[in-house]
Amino acid sequence: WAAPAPDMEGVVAALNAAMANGAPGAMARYTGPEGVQTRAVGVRDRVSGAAMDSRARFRVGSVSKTFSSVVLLQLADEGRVELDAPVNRYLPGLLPDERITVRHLLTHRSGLADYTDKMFAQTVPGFESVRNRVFGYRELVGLSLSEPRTTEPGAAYKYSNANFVVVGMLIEEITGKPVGQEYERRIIKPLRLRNTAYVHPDTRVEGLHVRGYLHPDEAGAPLVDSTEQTVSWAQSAGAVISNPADLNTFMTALMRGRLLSPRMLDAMTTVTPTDATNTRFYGLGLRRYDLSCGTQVYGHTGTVQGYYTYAFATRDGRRGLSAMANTSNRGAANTALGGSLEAAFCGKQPA
Ligand SMILES: C[C@@H](NC(=O)[C@@H](C)NC(=O)CCCC[C@H](NC(=O)C[NH3+])C(=O)[O-])C(=O)O
Repeated sequence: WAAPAPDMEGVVAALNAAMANGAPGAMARYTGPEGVQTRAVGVRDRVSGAAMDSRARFRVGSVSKTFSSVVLLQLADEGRVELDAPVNRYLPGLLPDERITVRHLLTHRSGLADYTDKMFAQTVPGFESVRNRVFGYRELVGLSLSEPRTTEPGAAYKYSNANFVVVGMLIEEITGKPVGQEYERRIIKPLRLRNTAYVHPDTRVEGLHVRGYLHPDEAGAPLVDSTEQTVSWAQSAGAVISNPADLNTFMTALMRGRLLSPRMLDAMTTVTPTDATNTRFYGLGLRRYDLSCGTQVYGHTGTVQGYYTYAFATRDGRRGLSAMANTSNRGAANTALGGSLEAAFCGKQPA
């Protein structure tokens, strides 16, 4: 079975739709048996007018969760952590419920509340109040525990950044090393991701990069340049910086089995539905989207102030797409950008 060629006109249409819905620019990079295709529209900097550039670096937000999951699953492969053990076995006394396991964190089924709901209830004031702050892991866990649990452990999927903050704590406790060093040693160096780094608490995006622009909640209010921030409110749940080529390399290498044992990769890609449409699923720190043409793609999305990201690959790792729009707090732009997945992986649809 030959995979359909990507519909790059359809990808460009998705990028333009993201712009029509409030993104200053957008870009996508497809990799497949026919080679690499990149497209970029609009600007990466509204002041200088510099054009969007598919080599440029940006904040990937929750795609960081897949980096964290890979490290923890490598530790499971090494026998240094058990997925069905209570988190408190490794972090005594951290959580008030011994029933919450490591696997519950990776599947967003722990019931730990997402403190960002309150933190960013008012988008710009919330962002301004944390953009230069440095949080300790335990401070963030404390914010989560100050709110009621959202489900009995294991009972339901409830997305929460707190889960991957605790995953970062587990990685540091088990390895004795900072999480950024583990990403470097276990993923970034082996895959030669030269434009990828875990950056915390430094607020800059170094090198050729995209500036991010946050839409305020007030209609018609001017965009806020949100490029510089510590991302300390997310850390191992959201502080990775990368570029399209590195995200393609990461997700395709992951699917080709270059980072985990076959057994562990199977566990990672074993999913449950996250919504009623039965086309969106979550495994262990990994999303699965079932596209209209029947193709299933695995990866993660990201939303951090000023940046929407999609980074997905087919299960055989032969095809990958990463896409980014440099805005956020504008759901229609995010949905529009997501249309690039259908165009890239399903190709030209019969009229
Ligand atoms: C959903 C996404 N999650 C992530 O990437 C994590 C790191 N980001 C968030 O939880 C959103 C934080 C608020 C963003 C802000 N929104 C507001 O402030 C809303 N009041 C914004 O849109 O920039 C994922 O897993 O795909």
